[in-house]
Amino acid sequence: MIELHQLTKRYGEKTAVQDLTFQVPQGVVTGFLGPNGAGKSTTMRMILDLDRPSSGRVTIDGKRYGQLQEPLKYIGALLEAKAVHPGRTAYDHLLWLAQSNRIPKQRVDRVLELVGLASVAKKRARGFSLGMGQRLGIASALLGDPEILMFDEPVNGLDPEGILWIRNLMKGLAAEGRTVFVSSHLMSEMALTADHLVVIGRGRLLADLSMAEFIKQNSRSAVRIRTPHVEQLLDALRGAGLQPQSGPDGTWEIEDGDPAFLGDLAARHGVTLHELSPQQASLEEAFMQMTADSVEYQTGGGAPQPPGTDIAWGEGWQHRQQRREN
Ligand SMILES: Nc1ncnc2c1ncn2[C@@H]1O[C@H](COP(=O)(O)OP(=O)(O)OP(=O)(O)O)[C@@H](O)[C@H]1O
Repeated sequence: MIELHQLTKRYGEKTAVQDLTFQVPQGVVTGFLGPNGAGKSTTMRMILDLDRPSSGRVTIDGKRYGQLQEPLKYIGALLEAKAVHPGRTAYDHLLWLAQSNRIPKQRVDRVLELVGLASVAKKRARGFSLGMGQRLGIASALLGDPEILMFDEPVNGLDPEGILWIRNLMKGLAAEGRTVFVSSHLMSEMALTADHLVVIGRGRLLADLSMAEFIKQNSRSAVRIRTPHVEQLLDALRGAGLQPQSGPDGTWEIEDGDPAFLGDLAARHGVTLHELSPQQASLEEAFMQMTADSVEYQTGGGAPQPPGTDIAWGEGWQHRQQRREN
């Protein structure tokens, strides 16, 4: 198990991780979610002793990473896919890692097979595609057959086949009883893989809960109705004990409503409907709301606006232009 206790990391004035306390449970995939710059990679680096905490502590099975003998047998990690010497073959890279942790040579062939790289084992890493590099990184993580696996944004830049492969791999590893800790900035991705969620924003813990609980708390459903006979509709709805809320674009919404019941109710009151549609708030929306105050680089609100509108793209160029004209 990975345990973090009041873990904090400061880089000069910048606090990248602040007072993080949580545990990563065994036997499930835990999604480590946060917008860009939230502190996910910094936290993962501290777990692996690649960065020293400013305060607090993090332990793996009760020990600091540095205290683990042959650490690859406890924890395997994919942090940067291309952290391989470009002149080395996949086989040699893994063999070198195996020897440093007294892992038997046969395990190199086994993991190359597991990740589908056996046929390119003797190729130099410089010729590898992003997907192959990612698979080699995963082979390194699996090399010591560790109980704990950690992946930093493993699906970034992969094609759909590669993404599906990684998803299934993570689920399979957790099903074997391992601890799988995976970071992402996409809720939609985590919804498909994670059983548990740890959400951070600006280095702070925002949520630590099961995926099922997150879905229950955040998947609001409603039925949207549009009608030319608004007053009659509202009377009918209120008469049935419902509380319609005004929705976008002249529509009305009934939280947790049943479309069949609402359609029948409207028909009984002779109300014509132009729309009767179930609405489901996406988990991505819920995640964006949760982290809205923590986004490090925010656009000036919504979609990019063309130059000349009120959104401040940076006004320096206008001042410089004016100075030139005067
Ligand atoms: N070596 C460093 N020196 C100074 N600041 C750093 C350093 N490493 C990270 N930071 C800052 O700490 C914050 C957290 O960065 P980190 O890379 O951990 O975030 P992240 O959640 O992994 O983001 P992303 O999804 O963009 O990779 C950011 O503001 C980043 O600029």
